[in-house]
Amino acid sequence: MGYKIDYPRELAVKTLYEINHNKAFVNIALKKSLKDPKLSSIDKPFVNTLVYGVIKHMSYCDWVISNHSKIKLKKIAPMLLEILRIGVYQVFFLDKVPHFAAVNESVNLSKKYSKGKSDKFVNGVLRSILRNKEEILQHRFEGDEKLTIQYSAPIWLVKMLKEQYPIEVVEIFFEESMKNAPITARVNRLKTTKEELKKSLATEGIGVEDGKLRDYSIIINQFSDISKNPSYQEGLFIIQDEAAMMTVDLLDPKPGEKILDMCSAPGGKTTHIGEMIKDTHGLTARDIYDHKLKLIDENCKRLGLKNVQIELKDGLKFYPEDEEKYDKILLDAPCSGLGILRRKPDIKWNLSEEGIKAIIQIQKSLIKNAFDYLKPGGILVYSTCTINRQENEEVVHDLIENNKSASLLSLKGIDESILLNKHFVQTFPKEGQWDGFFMSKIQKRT
Ligand SMILES: C[S@@+](CC[C@H](N)C(=O)[O-])C[C@H]1O[C@@H](n2cnc3c(N)ncnc32)[C@H](O)[C@@H]1O
Repeated sequence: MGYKIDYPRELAVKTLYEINHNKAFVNIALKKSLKDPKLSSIDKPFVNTLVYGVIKHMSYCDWVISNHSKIKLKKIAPMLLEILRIGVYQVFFLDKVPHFAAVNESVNLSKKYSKGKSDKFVNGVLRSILRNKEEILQHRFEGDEKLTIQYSAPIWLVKMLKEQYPIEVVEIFFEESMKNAPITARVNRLKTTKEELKKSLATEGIGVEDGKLRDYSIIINQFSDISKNPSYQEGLFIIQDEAAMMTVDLLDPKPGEKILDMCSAPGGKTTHIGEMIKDTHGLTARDIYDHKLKLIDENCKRLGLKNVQIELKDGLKFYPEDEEKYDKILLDAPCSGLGILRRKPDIKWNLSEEGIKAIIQIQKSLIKNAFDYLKPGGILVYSTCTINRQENEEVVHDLIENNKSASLLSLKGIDESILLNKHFVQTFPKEGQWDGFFMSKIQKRT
């Protein structure tokens, strides 16, 4: 072999092949790749950037490739396509990678992973793209293409959201979803204060600024793994989006109440509830996956919560012993996750219209059971991290229409800019700020 393969890029291509060709989950495939002993810790962020970058900008990369390839995209061998994609991604989105390196490394990879003259093909396509880079960048996308190519959104998703929101809202949503999300953290007020935490983080060399939506949140200006830091290990904070934090404020849990967090892993909101009730008894956290219960347990332990009852229970099953048992219930339902595309861009490729229909049925069953578990006078907060109105308002309305004792509460004291109307909070992903979250509050009449 008269050429040397760059290992991080090779690993990125193999990971993308697993994801796009063998339908592996990004987080699982990437986690496995990043554990590769041959990968140095300095190179891990690069592999991460390449994999997530290609997934985020996949339609744009494919558009560029298809305009410079004599072979139709569908006819290009899957591994070769991933090799071309990482080449294009580096050329258009990574300022620090010299163009020659991006091209040469892709050509070398094609020599290793493909037969025949594929290295010449890759070289030809990428060099043609380089020659025309300025012209490509000048291209102005119009109409749906702006969303489906520039922002790499699936057409069915664009159509679905256009039926639900004005086009300007949909455009801003997809534009914002392409940006990087901030790392926000909730101060664990059981152990520290915001000012004390800021001092601890400063001594660890980490800069922070105050959160925008909650006065107990901070934005961390650090993009490497923070979980080894002493302040993290001591449980002084938990990484959590600010809109997610708001959900628990809406529930307003109090010591002495019986509280159920029905779909609770990994425990971001459970630990917030635990903190607000000062770790008194009465909080139960459930999830359907055993391995996820461990994450709740770990988070509780790290944050110093000793009294959360963690249970493996399926929210879709009705447990008669739980009927009218709880004062407050949080149903943070499994959902399409459209509000967190910045953090998990693969969501847009894994979702389908049929998949969303199935999720809606699950949400309707979960909310029905949750409501039955409320004491008369009890409060249910239904939340999701999506902006899909069918999973949000429609699920809530379905409950209200089928339950005479359910009443939708007006949300008071909330900034109007994040209210869809007086009954529903809907945040949209916002640069440097929160994710897309939906929240509503329902009471069981006495
Ligand atoms: C949006 S996440 C919850 C996030 C959590 N509230 C937090 O703040 O960390 C939804 C959770 O619902 C769980 N889930 C899905 N189907 C369920 C079911 N039938 N019963 C209980 N939990 C379920 C998933 O495993 C997932 O952990």
